Amino acid sequence: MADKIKDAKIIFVVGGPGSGKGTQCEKVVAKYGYTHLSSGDLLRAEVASGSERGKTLQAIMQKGELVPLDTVLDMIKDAMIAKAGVSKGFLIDGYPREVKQGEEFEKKIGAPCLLLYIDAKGETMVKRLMKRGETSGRADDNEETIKKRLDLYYKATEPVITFYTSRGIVRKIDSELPVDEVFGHVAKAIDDLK
Ligand SMILES: Nc1ncnc2c1ncn2[C@H]1C[C@H](O)[C@@H](COP(=O)(O)OP(=O)(O)O)O1
Ligand SMILES: [Mg+2]
Repeated sequence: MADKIKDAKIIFVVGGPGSGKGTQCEKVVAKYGYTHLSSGDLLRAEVASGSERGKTLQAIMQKGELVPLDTVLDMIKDAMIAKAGVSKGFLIDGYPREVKQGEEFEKKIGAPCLLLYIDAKGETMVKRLMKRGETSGRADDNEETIKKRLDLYYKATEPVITFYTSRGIVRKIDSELPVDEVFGHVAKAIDDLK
């Protein structure tokens, strides 16, 4: 595994729910041809499949809680293997959610060269998610679950940023700006990798 993807760049995209991770990743895919892997989207696809595993996952996600570590990692790994050899880079969106997830990822897959920290204020994230909830059909885009997801984000994910800051690979991106301006900063961080 590590062999097949060793020339591909691994970028962790971390930020609170509604910070704009998915929006920015889409633009990176369009400009750089990287593969975008959203842990949330992979999990939601499993739920949509109606499998037994999907039913268990749905119950967890609806409560705004974190899905067991191995489940998410296996799904990411399978998706990466499917693209190994054809992808120059991988955007790992919404993962790691906690420091332990990052450590497991590195053990089983490889080390990231960059962590994009998509940063928006709590009130901005709530506003965006409430708006997204009008059309997203996502069971977790409701006020009560949003609050839980934000609390969990601050508690579990902020230590992830601290952890990778000490490695010197974090680029903090101001996601309060309009989408295209945010992307300007994202693109700069990726261009700086070369
Ligand atoms: N810079 C920005 N300015 C305004 N709205 C933005 C924005 N970035 C994203 N949005 C909107 C698009 C979505 O409806 C919502 C959440 O964005 P998203 O990309 O789905 O977030 P995430 O994947 O981090 O949960 O906010
Ligand atoms: Mg997303």
